[in-house]
Amino acid sequence: MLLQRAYAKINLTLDVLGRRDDGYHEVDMVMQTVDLSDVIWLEPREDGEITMESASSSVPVDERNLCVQAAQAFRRRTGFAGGVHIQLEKNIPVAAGLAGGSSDAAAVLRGLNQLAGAGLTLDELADIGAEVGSDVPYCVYGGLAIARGRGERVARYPHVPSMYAVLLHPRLFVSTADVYRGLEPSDFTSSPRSEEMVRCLVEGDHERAVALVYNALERVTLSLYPELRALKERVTSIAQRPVHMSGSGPTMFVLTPVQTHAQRLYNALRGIMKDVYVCRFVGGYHQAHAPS
Ligand SMILES: C[C@](O)(CO)[C@H](O)COP(=O)(O)OP(=O)(O)OC[C@H]1O[C@@H](n2ccc(N)nc2=O)[C@H](O)[C@@H]1O
Ligand SMILES: Nc1ncnc2c1ncn2[C@@H]1O[C@H](COP(=O)(O)OP(=O)(O)OP(=O)(O)O)[C@@H](O)[C@H]1O
Repeated sequence: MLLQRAYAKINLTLDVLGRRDDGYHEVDMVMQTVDLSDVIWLEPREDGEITMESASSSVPVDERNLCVQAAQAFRRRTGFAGGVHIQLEKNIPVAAGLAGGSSDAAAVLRGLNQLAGAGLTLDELADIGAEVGSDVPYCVYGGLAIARGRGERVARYPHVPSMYAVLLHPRLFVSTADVYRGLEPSDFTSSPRSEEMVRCLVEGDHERAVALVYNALERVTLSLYPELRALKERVTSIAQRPVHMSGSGPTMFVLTPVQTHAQRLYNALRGIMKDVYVCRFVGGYHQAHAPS
């Protein structure tokens, strides 16, 4: 039995450059792994089947699950014919903008690489991951990175910013496709702020980094769900800090470099919401077989 952790990500910047002919959008975004994680166990199966189970009722356990899709893609691309049983402990909220499903898929790719003794590099696993979803290549690596293209072109930075994120998950299902569809030409930009964000993080200029946080999808999600706009205003007045959305939402986050401040924010926000998490920024994987 092999264990892999699948970490959540937040988007520190998310700029959209435009709509592409294939229906996807050209994005430019700073991604950061946080220490909220699902747990995945992989067990070889003698009969060559791919099966899975999860105690969570909010994810399917058949081919619709990104874990199963990742295992299928791995077998297709490597010729590995072995079976596997996947057990998923779901801790990351589903369809939340935290890339939970993508991270699970990436964890399955890393795990199967070990189980099959295939010896693929992280770059090769990321390439397989692109078949499963736009966020999967980034999730294969994790850590601090800029993702471009439709998300699959990943530039990694070895720095781990000393920062905490307080995450709030309003119990609401948001469709990523609907949110991208709601973008208007005025949401597009030709000057993304990702490199400046990374520079601030690497130089330790936390206040400037916090001020630079931006997500072009936020306008769409907040207009599709007016109750989220009201919640954001309430959280902003409690936190007395900027509140931002991750991915296509609805998860929001508040950043602080000070752990005790993060804990105080958690205590204050737990008063109005159930699903609040204090997370630390964490680094990514450097080799296909071991975390940093
Ligand atoms: C919102 C983000 O999470 C930010 O990190 C990602 O851009 C979304 O990544 P994801 O969930 O892995 O996305 P996919 O599963 O590949 O695509 C879901 C849907 O989102 C839309 N989509 C996604 C990525 C992208 N660059 N442009 C898009 O328009 C497409 O309609 C697509 O059908
Ligand atoms: N292992 C999985 N975990 C979570 N959702 C999954 C999984 N497999 C498939 N799904 C489906 O994928 C959809 C999106 O789930 P996910 O939690 O990855 O969204 P997300 O956090 O918004 O991702 P992203 O930030 O990449 O857009 C849901 O409809 C869910 O049913």
